[in-house]
Amino acid sequence: MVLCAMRRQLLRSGSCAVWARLLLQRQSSGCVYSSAHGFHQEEITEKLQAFPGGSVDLLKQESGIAVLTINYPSRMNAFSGSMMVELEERVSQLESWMDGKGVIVQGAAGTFCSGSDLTAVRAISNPQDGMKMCMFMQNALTRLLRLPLISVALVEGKALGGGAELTTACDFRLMASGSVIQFVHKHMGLVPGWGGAARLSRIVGSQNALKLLGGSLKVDPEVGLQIGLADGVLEVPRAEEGAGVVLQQAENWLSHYTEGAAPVIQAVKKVVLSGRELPLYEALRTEKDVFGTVWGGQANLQALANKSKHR
Ligand SMILES: CCCC(=O)SCCNC(=O)CCNC(=O)[C@H](O)C(C)(C)COP(=O)(O)OP(=O)(O)OC[C@H]1O[C@@H](n2cnc3c(N)ncnc32)[C@H](O)[C@@H]1OP(=O)(O)O
Repeated sequence: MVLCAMRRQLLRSGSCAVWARLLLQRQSSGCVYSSAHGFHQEEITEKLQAFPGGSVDLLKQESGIAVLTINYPSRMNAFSGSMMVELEERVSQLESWMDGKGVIVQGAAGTFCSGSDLTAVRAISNPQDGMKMCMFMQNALTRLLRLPLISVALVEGKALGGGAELTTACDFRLMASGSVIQFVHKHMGLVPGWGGAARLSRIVGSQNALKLLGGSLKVDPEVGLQIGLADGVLEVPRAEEGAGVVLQQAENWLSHYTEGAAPVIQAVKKVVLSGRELPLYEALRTEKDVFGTVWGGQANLQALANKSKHR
């Protein structure tokens, strides 16, 4: 309502450019769908809660790296309805984490995620409920990708269907040896609906995306690296499997990018995000605004005082 009134006023005063900027800022910080699109958060939340099971667990660490765990091992970490709601809640908690720098998304018990829980899917297989679930998950995963944190999907075992889509809602994907990412949607008579196709096309290009979706191809770490879906492969010696060894490797990998002050790391993510999502003119102006938040800041003054050299 407020935005509509502002839009009318701005259009009357001929400030279309200002309106466009406001709209873009809103898009880059928030959700894709609102009540204007027939999306009512409370209504769908209540519906999803009717399909309980599993959990989505968040561990915020002093290092500034959080671990988000999709946890429903008896169903290969498929997303129940209540887990979709928990995912959205955990993203909200990460959005307000001032000291955060990075987040690793993993599955429990050595496998990533087998998509949506087919029990829940069967119960809401009518078009209306499907649309609501789709909008809910697109909002949650878009907000996950837009966090001012550097995010990594740590893929062990299988990432299938919606699980494969979840990997694309992170900045990076690390694949453990033996793991597979597979968009099995076609075999289910579906296409991605959690935003996975849109994001996949941007990550691997539309040719590769068409191959992965059209052929429901199994992407192993080698293929993942070749097409740019994987950013690294974690080789885990058999003797060292389990007991958090892979997670530790992922944290070491991510720490190369999260070393430094939280406001600076968050600023890095923000300028890259605006470069990725906004037209150049808008991205440049956003970059200027973000630059203003770190220029003369504590980390900047410290570096100047230290007379830093970059040999
Ligand atoms: C827009 C979103 C679109 C979607 O995500 S649609 C869903 C796409 N995902 C699927 O179709 C996955 C179907 N499951 C499978 O292919 C296999 O279960 C999978 C993951 C390869 C694992 O195979 P196995 O290692 O042989 O193990 P298994 O089949 O015995 O599974 C162990 C238990 O987990 C269950 N499970 C696995 N994926 C599930 C899912 N998505 N929803 C509900 N339950 C699921 C499976 O039914 C089995 O349970 P139970 O032991 O028979 O009670």
